[in-house]
Amino acid sequence: MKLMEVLNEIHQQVLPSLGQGKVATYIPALANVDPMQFGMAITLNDGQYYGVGSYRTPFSIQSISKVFSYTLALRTYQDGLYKRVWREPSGNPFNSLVQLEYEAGIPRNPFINAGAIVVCDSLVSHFNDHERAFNEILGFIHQCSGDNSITIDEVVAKSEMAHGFRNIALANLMKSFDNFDNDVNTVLQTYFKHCSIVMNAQQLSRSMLYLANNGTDPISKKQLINATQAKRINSLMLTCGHYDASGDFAFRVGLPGKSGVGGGIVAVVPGKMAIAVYSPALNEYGNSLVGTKALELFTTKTGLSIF
Ligand SMILES: NC(=O)CC[C@H](N)C(=O)O
Repeated sequence: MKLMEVLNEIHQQVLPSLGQGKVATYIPALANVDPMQFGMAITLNDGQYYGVGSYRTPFSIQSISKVFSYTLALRTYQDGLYKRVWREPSGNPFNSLVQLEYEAGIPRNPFINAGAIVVCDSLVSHFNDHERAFNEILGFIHQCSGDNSITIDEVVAKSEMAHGFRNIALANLMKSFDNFDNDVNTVLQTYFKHCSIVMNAQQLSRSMLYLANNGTDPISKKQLINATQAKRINSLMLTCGHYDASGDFAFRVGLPGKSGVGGGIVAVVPGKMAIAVYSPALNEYGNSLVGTKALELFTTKTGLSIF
């Protein structure tokens, strides 16, 4: 079946489910997004892409940014990073505090908030400055996407900063366990800013091709990370990319994937393509409800799951 036909079929099949789920409201700037939107894009290794629905509508990438910051930190610190952020599924919500208390301030993985905040702390240390750390993450996204126009939504960044009570608590808890080098508020600025980056589904699918190709972007031919690092990031996306619904996502979709509370999900088909879905209404775990359905339909129709 042709990919464009697959996308059109998926679009038709998910329409009745639009309206289920709820947009994130704990970040007030995200609360006014239209929940009825749906877009999906696929980019192949040669750069050819297919899109349906709102695939060119920009949205807040939120936790999807954690894939990029983790890639940069892994490249910088290699195995040294595992002392500070582990690689196990947490089985807890993305902003949970409890596990961090009884596991001595070492977050389970880099895709829950605590883990991504530690990753940002490590980048602030490496680049000696929080603005520079953010600019390096953004610059890395420009490289992965081949698109230098990508930037942040300042309104969302400010809204996150003003309502980031849990993230502030997570950072302080880690600081109390000595798993934090820099000033908490400074690091959180880098964290909130990278969550507030805006992309559309087509740009996002394009930017994940390095993970489908052992760490080398197949279009620019640049090696961004090595094959082992790419394997590890994909494995973590499969086991931890959807927080306490990671098992359910792997069960239903069967691809490495990462979600964000802005309603985006990216998924990687090793060796072939990357896919991004956008639909802002979330399920109870904070993952796009219709986005997950759409990806489940995709692997069911094409047989392109990794299993
Ligand atoms: N799951 C998410 O996308 C959460 C990211 C969001 N910026 C937060 O810190 O809460």
